Amino acid sequence: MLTRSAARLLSTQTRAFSTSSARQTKVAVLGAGGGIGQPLSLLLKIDPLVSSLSLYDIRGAPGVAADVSHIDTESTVKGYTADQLDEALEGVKVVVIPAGVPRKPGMTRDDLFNTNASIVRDLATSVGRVAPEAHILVISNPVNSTVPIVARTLEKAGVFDPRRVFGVTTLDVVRAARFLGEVSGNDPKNTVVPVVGGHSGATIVPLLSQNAYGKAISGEAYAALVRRIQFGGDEVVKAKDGAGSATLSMAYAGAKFTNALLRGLNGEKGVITPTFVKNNVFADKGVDFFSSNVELGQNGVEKIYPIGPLSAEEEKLLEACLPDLKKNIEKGYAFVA
Ligand SMILES: NC(=O)C1=CN([C@@H]2O[C@H](COP(=O)(O)OP(=O)(O)OC[C@H]3O[C@@H](n4cnc5c(N)ncnc54)[C@H](O)[C@@H]3O)[C@@H](O)[C@H]2O)C=CC1
Ligand SMILES: O=C([O-])CC(=O)C(=O)O
Repeated sequence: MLTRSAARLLSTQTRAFSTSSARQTKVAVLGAGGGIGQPLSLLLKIDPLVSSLSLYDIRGAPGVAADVSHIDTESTVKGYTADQLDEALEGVKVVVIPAGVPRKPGMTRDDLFNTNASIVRDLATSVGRVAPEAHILVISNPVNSTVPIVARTLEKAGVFDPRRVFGVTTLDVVRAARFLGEVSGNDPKNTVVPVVGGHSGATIVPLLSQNAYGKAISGEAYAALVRRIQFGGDEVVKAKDGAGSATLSMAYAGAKFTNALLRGLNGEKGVITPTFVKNNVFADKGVDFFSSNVELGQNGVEKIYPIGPLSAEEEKLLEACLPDLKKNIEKGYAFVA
């Protein structure tokens, strides 16, 4: 049975299908056989803005492709094995990367660096060579470091365009809306808040003061809500008890962000969402990448919005975020250098 969120996504996408004569797009998922990759492939198969789906993994992708390909939507699906990465990337416009290992209880996202850094670097090298104009959506953790790794790898290949490389932080935005909805007794569609910064612990900065219901939360309830948003990932890791981290909510968030990008690429105006991209928001503090609201358009990132007015508590959260984020970014850069 579809979750309510998935059903809403499906109905939104179906509406987009019936009202637009959009150009359609070839999308690749690298890591399609995994916990995120499988449901993400399913959700992309039902996105009418996807014309063709290219599913790659070092194991299992042809099976996932055969399964998903029976769904009665127009797009075509093909699976590729370990030695077929170049073929998988032929002609793709958007590449989503959930390849890599997930956390187990007791680990931080940074503990995944040693394994995932080289996976992401090698995949980015191939994308840079075969599909240099593709938009790359990085899900693999630690996002604060893997996105700089992708950027530097493409830079070295001479094909980096900051408008086309995105860290997917949508799950933080999804969680913030859901958790604020829960504590304030509202539908999450009315409790959307920007979440800025990065994607781990203290680098995740929810700007609750920018939503009327969020602004009304104070004291211990405020502290608990911020903590839950910052450490929502740990909640899932603990509950899964060694079986991995968020996969279903992440697939939803990944499909939601991909759909937002595709709408922008297709010329829709006013598609605005936070994402972790290279920008100048805190360049004066030596922080090259920062998630804040971005308008997505035909070239990818069209406009980066300032983070807006902050409460005193949010100023403190931001102060705690920036040094950690800077370290994570530098660690990613150093890996490629
Ligand atoms: N950005 C975010 O908000 C979130 C990120 N994640 C991250 O996403 C990543 C994937 O998580 P899961 O899907 O749960 O893990 P998983 O272990 O279930 O799946 C990962 C898949 O990647 C594949 N893979 C490994 N090396 C590869 C390579 N070189 N090329 C292609 N595929 C390769 C594996 O075969 C596997 O199928 C983890 O790093 C996790 O921390 C997870 C949740 C949220
Ligand atoms: O917590 C993890 O390791 C996975 C993740 O990034 C999240 O759920 O936000």
